[in-house]
Amino acid sequence: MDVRKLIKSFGFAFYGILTALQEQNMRIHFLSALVVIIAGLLTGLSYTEWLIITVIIALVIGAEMINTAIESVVDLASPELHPLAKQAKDVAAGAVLVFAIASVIIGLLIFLPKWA
Ligand SMILES: Nc1ncnc2c1ncn2[C@@H]1O[C@H](COP(=O)(O)OP(=O)(O)OP(=O)(O)O)[C@@H](O)[C@H]1O
Repeated sequence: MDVRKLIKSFGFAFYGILTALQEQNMRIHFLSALVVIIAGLLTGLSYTEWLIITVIIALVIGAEMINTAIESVVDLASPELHPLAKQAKDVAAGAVLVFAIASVIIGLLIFLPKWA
C-alpha cells in the first residue's frame, strides 16, 4: 500500500470539500446542518435519532457536492446552451432537492413530537 499516495488523495478530497464550500448552496446546507446539530444537542436525541440525522446530513451535503461536480463537468463539456446540458444540471439539482425534502420531513418527524 502506497501511504503517501493515500495521504495525497485525502488531501485532494479535503480540498474538494473546501472548493464546494465556495458555493452558496453548500454553505446553506452546512449552516442548516449546524443548526440541526445544535437543536439536537439542546433537545436531546436518542442514539438512533443521531444516526438518522448524521446519515441524512451526509446525504444532503454529499448530493450537493456531486451536483456541483456535475455542473463543473457540464460547463466544461458544453459551455454553449444544449438541451442535454440543461437536463444533466436540472436532474442533478433535482436529486439534491429530493434529499433536502427528505431531510426536512425527517427533521419534523424527530423534533416536532419532542417540542409539542
Ligand atoms: N449549457 C447549458 N445548456 C442549457 N441550459 C443550461 C446550461 N447551463 C445551465 N443551464 C440551465 O440554467 C440553469 C442555471 O444554470 P447555472 O449553471 O447558471 O446555475 P445552477 O445550475 O443553478 O448552479 P449554481 O449553483 O452554480 O447557481 C440550469 O439549471 C439549467 O437549467
